[in-house]
Amino acid sequence: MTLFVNHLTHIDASLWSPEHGLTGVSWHVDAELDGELGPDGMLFDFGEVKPWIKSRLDAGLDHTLLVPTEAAGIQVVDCAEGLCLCTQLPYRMEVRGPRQSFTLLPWPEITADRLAIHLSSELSRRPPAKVDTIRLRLRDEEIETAAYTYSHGLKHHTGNCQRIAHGHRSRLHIWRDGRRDAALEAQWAQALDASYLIHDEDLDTPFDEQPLDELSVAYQAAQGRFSLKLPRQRCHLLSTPTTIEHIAAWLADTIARDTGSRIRVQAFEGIDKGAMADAMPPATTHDDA
Ligand SMILES: Nc1nc2c(c(=O)[nH]1)N=C([C@H](O)[C@H](O)COP(=O)(O)OP(=O)(O)OP(=O)(O)O)CN2
Repeated sequence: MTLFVNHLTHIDASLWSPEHGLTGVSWHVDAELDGELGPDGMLFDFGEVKPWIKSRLDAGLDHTLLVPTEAAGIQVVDCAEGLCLCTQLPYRMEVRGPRQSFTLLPWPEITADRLAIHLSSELSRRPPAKVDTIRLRLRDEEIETAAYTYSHGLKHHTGNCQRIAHGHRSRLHIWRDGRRDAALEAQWAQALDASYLIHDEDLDTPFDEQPLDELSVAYQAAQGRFSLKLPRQRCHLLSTPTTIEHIAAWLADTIARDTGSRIRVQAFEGIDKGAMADAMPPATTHDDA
């Protein structure tokens, strides 16, 4: 007998790719379980399947930086913070943090399909009673309109969002003067894609003392000390924590100012959640008119 659960949970993480650099992922997780029925006529109670699998994914790779250690230019060493990752291609990046904030995989690149096979094998090693095999499928949300990926860290978060490099793949909806504007959505999704969002308070030195081509952030969070350096051109700087509420407000204010229009932004954080913000263009004084 096979039991299936679609949309069992989501996985949100940052992914290092030797081709694209630091990107964000948000995957739907579907599960199939093979086994024998128990006397209650169930293979495994649905109410138990979800927490059984979700708890193991949440305690594992969810909200970590996924690192293909066999990719060119990758170096991972022990350090005072836990692990230090240095990359060379397609750009130099250094991330330091507790071991639990990294998922190291001895592969040249990490794909959803290969990760699904790996996770299925891991979960099938010690399956629940009556279950012989567990198969997972990881899949992107189908997004027909604009989408982008980003990474960030929320140092005050009590959970795994405090990790300096975790990410998401998100829809972006923008209304200009009350009408959806596909061109603005495409423009901003492209501007934000594969970026790292920084709260300027987390810069390890004042902005004007940072190197011209790189930004460096560092903070102490509940799980430990984190730091990250990457090219400035991959970063966007906010004057607030990079929660989705502040991201939505930052986008709405910026786009309203740039376009001179009334703007509404629906910014998603991964799959099916996020924040909405409205903004008006700055008032024009009489002599500007
Ligand atoms: N109000 C807000 N809450 C949270 C925010 C936020 O911006 N505003 N952000 C986070 C973290 O960024 C975190 O990465 C969100 O993680 P996610 O996995 O999407 O959320 P959950 O773990 O709660 O959802 P599951 O899909 O059930 O794993 C946290 N909170």
